[in-house]
Amino acid sequence: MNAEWVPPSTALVELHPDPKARSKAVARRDIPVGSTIFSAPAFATALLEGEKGHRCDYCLREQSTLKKCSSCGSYWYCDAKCQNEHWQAGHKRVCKKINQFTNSMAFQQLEKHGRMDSFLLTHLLAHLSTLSEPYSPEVSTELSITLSLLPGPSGDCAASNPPYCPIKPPPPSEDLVTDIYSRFGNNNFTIHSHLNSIAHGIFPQASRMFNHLCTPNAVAKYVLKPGEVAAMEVVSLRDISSGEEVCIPYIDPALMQTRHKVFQITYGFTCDCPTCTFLQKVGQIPDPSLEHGDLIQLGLKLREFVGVEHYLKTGKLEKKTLEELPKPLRSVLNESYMAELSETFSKSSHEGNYAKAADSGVTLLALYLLIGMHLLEMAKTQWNHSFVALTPSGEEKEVSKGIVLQLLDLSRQTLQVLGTEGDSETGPFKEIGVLESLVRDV
Ligand SMILES: C[S@@+](CC[C@H](N)C(=O)[O-])C[C@H]1O[C@@H](n2cnc3c(N)ncnc32)[C@H](O)[C@@H]1O
Repeated sequence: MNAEWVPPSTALVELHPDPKARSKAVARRDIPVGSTIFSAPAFATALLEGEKGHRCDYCLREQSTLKKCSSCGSYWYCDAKCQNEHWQAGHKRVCKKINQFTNSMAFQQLEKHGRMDSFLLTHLLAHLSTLSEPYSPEVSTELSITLSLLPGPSGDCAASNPPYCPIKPPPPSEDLVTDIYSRFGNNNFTIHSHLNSIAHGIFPQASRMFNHLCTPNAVAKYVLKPGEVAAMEVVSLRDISSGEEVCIPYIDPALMQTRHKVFQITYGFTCDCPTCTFLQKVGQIPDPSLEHGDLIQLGLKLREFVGVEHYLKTGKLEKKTLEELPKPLRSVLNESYMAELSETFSKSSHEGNYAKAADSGVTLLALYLLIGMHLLEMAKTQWNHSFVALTPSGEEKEVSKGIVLQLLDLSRQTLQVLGTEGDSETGPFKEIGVLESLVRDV
């Protein structure tokens, strides 16, 4: 075991002891916004069920035509290179058994999340089983860091083993499987591309280093390249001072009521950031009245409190804390309110009711700004909203044109901090540019 692992001396962070989280990653020097603090390839990945057949099982890139593994018919590749790499990296151990495994009662009875874990574990064990011992220094390091990670709280993955595709030879010892799996729930990452979740991945060094903060100063992004395993980069979201802890977000900030439970059940800690402390103090968050007129009024008051219209015109925002939120507005923090707003936003844009969609989009942005929604979701909403706002006609056009350009600019500013992500050739930057020129020509 390697509980004493230290990041390489070239790394921008070092590990310091932490009374609550065992250790924490601390900046070795001042780190400017947009810097890559950490970068590493995945130790193992598994595509989400819905992405199977749309993305390469090796490099995770989206492709319009993919080659199916002719033997199992359950894995897809960009080309012979990706297929060969995946074969060598472990697919040769599971190819003949995967279909029987996924049809087995044990696998079928798993919930969606369990099935993902099961694939991820299968891929990791298959990879290890292709390597001869002693492992290379890189693999030994990754494996020993994995086994040194903090186990999740009992009741999470720690309590049981998921089934995994039987891999021979050599069969991994049950202890190894139990040890690894007990660290799954609180240490694995969701890989995203172009702002959408596409896969799960194991990145042991990142897991060992970065703690959670609800208002993080860094975030993980993923780089997908042809013929290569997906890589994670941790990027600074603002200037970080030497000696400051570098933290990333583990949860969706939209979880206003359930976050406390998620931290406890999945990660085994209590967050004492100002937002969580405030939410704990408030206790029960009132349900919003779902009556149409009341919802409109609540939305207007929220927008005024946040100053979202001013933000859309100028890009400037006077940051408000949750403590400042007037009591009668507290129901905006109820998760059902955000769900209702998001539903109205997407339903009315699908149905072509663009005025309603644009209006609920502004209220949704106000809520995101208030709760400190992570940049990716903000950018995505600004981006979707810009499509919606492009569509009104008549006298609304001039107003919405200005707002669309502002939304696109905000979206770009947000994304620029992160740089390109996921499949690199296309992506939001190019689309923003195309949309901007379209809007200017309207
Ligand atoms: C991915 S690990 C982070 C690295 C960890 N500090 C270590 O020493 O290995 C996740 C675990 O770290 C701890 N942790 C992370 N963020 C925390 C926080 N804000 N407060 C308390 N514990 C935290 C929890 O035990 C959590 O399950």
